[in-house]
Amino acid sequence: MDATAAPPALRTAHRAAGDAPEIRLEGVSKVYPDGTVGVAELDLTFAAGELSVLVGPSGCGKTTTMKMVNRIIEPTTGRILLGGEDVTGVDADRLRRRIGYVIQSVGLFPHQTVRANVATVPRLLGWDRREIRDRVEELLGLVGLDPAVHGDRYPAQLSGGQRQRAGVARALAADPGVLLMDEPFSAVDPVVRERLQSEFLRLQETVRKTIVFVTHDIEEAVRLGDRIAVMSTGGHVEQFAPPAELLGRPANRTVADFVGADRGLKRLAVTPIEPADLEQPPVVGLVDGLAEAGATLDRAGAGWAVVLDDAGRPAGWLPAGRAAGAGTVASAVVRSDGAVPVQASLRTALATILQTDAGWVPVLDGDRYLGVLTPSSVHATLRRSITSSAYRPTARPGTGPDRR
Ligand SMILES: Nc1ncnc2c1ncn2[C@@H]1O[C@H](COP(=O)(O)OP(=O)(O)OP(=O)(O)O)[C@@H](O)[C@H]1O
Repeated sequence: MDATAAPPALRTAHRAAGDAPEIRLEGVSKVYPDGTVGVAELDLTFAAGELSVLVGPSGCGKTTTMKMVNRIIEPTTGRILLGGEDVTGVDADRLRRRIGYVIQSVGLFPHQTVRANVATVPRLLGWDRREIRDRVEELLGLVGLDPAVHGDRYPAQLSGGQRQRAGVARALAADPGVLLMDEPFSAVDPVVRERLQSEFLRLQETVRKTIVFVTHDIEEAVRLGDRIAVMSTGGHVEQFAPPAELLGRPANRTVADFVGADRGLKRLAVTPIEPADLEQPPVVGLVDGLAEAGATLDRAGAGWAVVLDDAGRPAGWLPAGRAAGAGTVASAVVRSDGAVPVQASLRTALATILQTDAGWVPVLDGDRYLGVLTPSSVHATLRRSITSSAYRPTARPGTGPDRR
């Protein structure tokens, strides 16, 4: 893509992933003038349209790696390719206009309004005023800032979270295919950070940039990353894998220590419910007779049954001890309204189970009942996701509350 061309059509919200290039680092090293090796012989590919996170201890080379992509730091050796094009020799200013950059301190110009800040790169690229104005309005809306309220304010008149949003809008202004983000959310308090992370995930679902994201925070990495690179001193990549794989199969002790002893818990958030792992207790209807329900339970040798209403939605459960006598299941059902959508993560499912007396939770596809999850089936799914080489999650829990 050529950012020096005319501005792309508005409503950038529906761009295809194809516009975001793959970033490939080939044998890239950075040796600083004092001899410090920031990064040595790094081979790494950030896939097009994915959010790749760099994590690792302080001084391991995360920032060096990222800043070599937009040549704020010049590599000592090696090549960097953007969508197959070697950019190590191209004009650095022009390169940077193709790459959005968001940093912790935001870097907004303090004496310019939010609108003027967001318009910076389109202005440099010579877009006409009307196109710039329309783009700025659209972008402010996209990042959750009201142009009428915040557009004419100066950065000092915004909250920390609003400044970060303005920084993201500015980085996206010229519709770059690549975004580099250096601890963009670490300067705000944890509650605001979580909100910004959620909003940013939604934004990325829409704009699908190729993003390289540096953080110290493994929780943030797991929440945001399509892939995570765990780095160690000298810019070595110990493992580069999707969050579930990194947590489930750390490549070595360094990675295992870095992701933490509670990695099993963290993995709950990135492991989807597998319909094949759901348990299938007997099912009875609210309108069924209790004697009939009792017979169903006897045949199955089960201690309880799931109760569905007329529309096939879970209404509660029937313990075997109540499945006798006259009347219908409706008169004996233990009502329970907890349920989780099949797109949710195991973490959401387990949290819901822990809140119920029943100790299990029904799983729904829309309104359709699919089966139930219990703590032991959650455990089984989690184990299988590590041990089965054939395991491929059918869905990433990207729409569940964990990633939001
Ligand atoms: N300008 C410089 N001159 C000399 N050494 C440098 C320079 N910049 C960085 N380094 C060194 O290069 C190594 C990698 O630094 P880098 O900033 O990439 O690490 P990082 O992983 O981003 O660290 P942090 O998490 O603390 O920000 C460190 O040892 C650092 O001291």
